Amino acid sequence: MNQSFDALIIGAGQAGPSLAGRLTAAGWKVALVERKNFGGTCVNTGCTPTKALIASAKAAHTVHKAAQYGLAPQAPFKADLGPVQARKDAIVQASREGLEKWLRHMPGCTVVTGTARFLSATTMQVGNEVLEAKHIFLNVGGRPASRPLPGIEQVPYLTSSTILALQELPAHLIIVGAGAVGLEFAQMFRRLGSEVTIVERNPRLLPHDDEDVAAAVQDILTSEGITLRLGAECISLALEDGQPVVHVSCAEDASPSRGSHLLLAMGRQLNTDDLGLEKAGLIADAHGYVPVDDELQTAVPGIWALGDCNGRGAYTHTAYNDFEIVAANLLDHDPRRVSDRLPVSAIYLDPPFAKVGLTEAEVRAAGTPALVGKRPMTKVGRAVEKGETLGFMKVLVHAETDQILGASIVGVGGDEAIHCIITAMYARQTAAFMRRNVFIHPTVAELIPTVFGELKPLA
Ligand SMILES: Cc1cc2nc3c(=O)[nH]c(=O)nc-3n(C[C@H](O)[C@H](O)[C@H](O)COP(=O)(O)OP(=O)(O)OC[C@H]3O[C@@H](n4cnc5c(N)ncnc54)[C@H](O)[C@@H]3O)c2cc1C
Ligand SMILES: NC(=O)c1ccc[n+]([C@@H]2O[C@H](COP(=O)([O-])OP(=O)(O)OC[C@H]3O[C@@H](n4cnc5c(N)ncnc54)[C@H](O)[C@@H]3O)[C@@H](O)[C@H]2O)c1
Repeated sequence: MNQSFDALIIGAGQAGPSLAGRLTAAGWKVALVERKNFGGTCVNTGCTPTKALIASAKAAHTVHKAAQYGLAPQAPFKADLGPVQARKDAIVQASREGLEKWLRHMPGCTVVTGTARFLSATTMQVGNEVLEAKHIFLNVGGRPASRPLPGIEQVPYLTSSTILALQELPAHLIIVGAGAVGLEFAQMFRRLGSEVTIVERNPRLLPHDDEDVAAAVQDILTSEGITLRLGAECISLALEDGQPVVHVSCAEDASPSRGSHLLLAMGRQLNTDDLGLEKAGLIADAHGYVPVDDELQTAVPGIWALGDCNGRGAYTHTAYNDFEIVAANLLDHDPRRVSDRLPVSAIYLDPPFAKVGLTEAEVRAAGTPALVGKRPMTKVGRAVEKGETLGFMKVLVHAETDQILGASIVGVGGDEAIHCIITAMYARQTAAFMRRNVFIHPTVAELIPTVFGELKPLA
């Protein structure tokens, strides 16, 4: 059956549903196609479930540390994973169902279930239906990547998606890959009671971030008894006595890591591989991204790509901002651009690592005359009171213009406190401006004006 619409939106992830809301409110006739779970990765297998599990892990950790707070020491325990997963599942389900209900009741929006594939630049097939529109918005996201590690076909392994269904706590979880996924699951499972080993091919953590950041994150992990095997070359997998084994070196004497469960956390594969892009005249790049311009239009007029699949961001906030950019340009005559966006992100360790703008290494590499301010969390009153003094905050400022170039906070509350710096940077404000802010005592953020008052030349 053929149906015509003003717009097809492929994927109910972090951009598609909101775009459907704006387009239908403007009178467009929209079809939104989703093949699996409403809310996509973030709601079902990404942000929401992991942050819910991290909250349980934090509670377990606080119980473990009772004696540090002057409370009766608690005997070591392992969490019962079933109820922990059930709590998480309830949060995910509420979010997914709320979104689906909203879309199904949205006037002007037809929800179609199935996988959409291009037949031409203006038509897509979903099952037996052919949907036609002059505007097509791809919001297809990605899935855990499977890498061709030697031995992978012999070893059962978990991904960031399948681990969310695990009902029994792993005795020893080995994680290959120390990106955001690997780090967040490592601390979460360690706190719930598993032994955890991370195997990473890079010689240090977070190679795109500053060395002091990587060292602080490493301290957080090792202080909780997580084993790190960095610089692991020639990673290969095997099954020995029914247990997964990760060989970390080609050298014969390097001892392998043996565990009860294996999580592969080595990045994402984009869902652009089964879209039939070529039928629309589109070509994905070598990573599977659909190239877009600053307004998120692809090389084919009438087709846009939003969210993870365009390679311009890998976060929920970037996917949502993609929706805002497309809606602003199409409906509001507001020329918003991807290049207006500041790079911001957080890794939800406890304490978290949050950042905005340039790293110190990037500032140095650019040869920008700069000032740096840095304060350890041991000198942040609120952190001391909370008994959470790992990490630091660091800000970078242009030495001539006084403009803020970037900031990193590894420390308690850093994921929230960073936002005053983000806002100041969007307002193109200066260190002098930051110094005049009076923040609430006692907070972590209250020391941010102080850090901007202690700037020194970047040696
Ligand atoms: C474990 C984990 C934790 C994360 N934590 C965070 C976090 O804390 N903060 C953060 O900002 N980001 C986080 N992310 C990243 C975040 O989840 C993604 O950046 C975000 O979900 C991308 O949104 P999207 O809309 O581009 O795609 P997705 O959310 O992946 O949605 C794409 C949708 O398209 C559907 N689809 C795909 N192909 C088709 C097709 N051909 N036809 C029909 N439907 C199709 C899919 O089923 C899916 O529902 C995390 C990711 C993971 C894996
Ligand atoms: N807090 C957050 O915002 C958050 C949390 C989790 C995930 N995410 C997003 O999800 C996506 C996926 O995260 P991820 O951690 O899986 O990917 P990643 O790309 O960040 O990290 C993958 C890690 O695996 C290693 N690796 C890759 N291939 C390998 C190989 N063949 N052998 C050995 N090691 C290998 C890499 O060196 C890297 O350290 C990212 O875009 C990330 O930003 C975000």
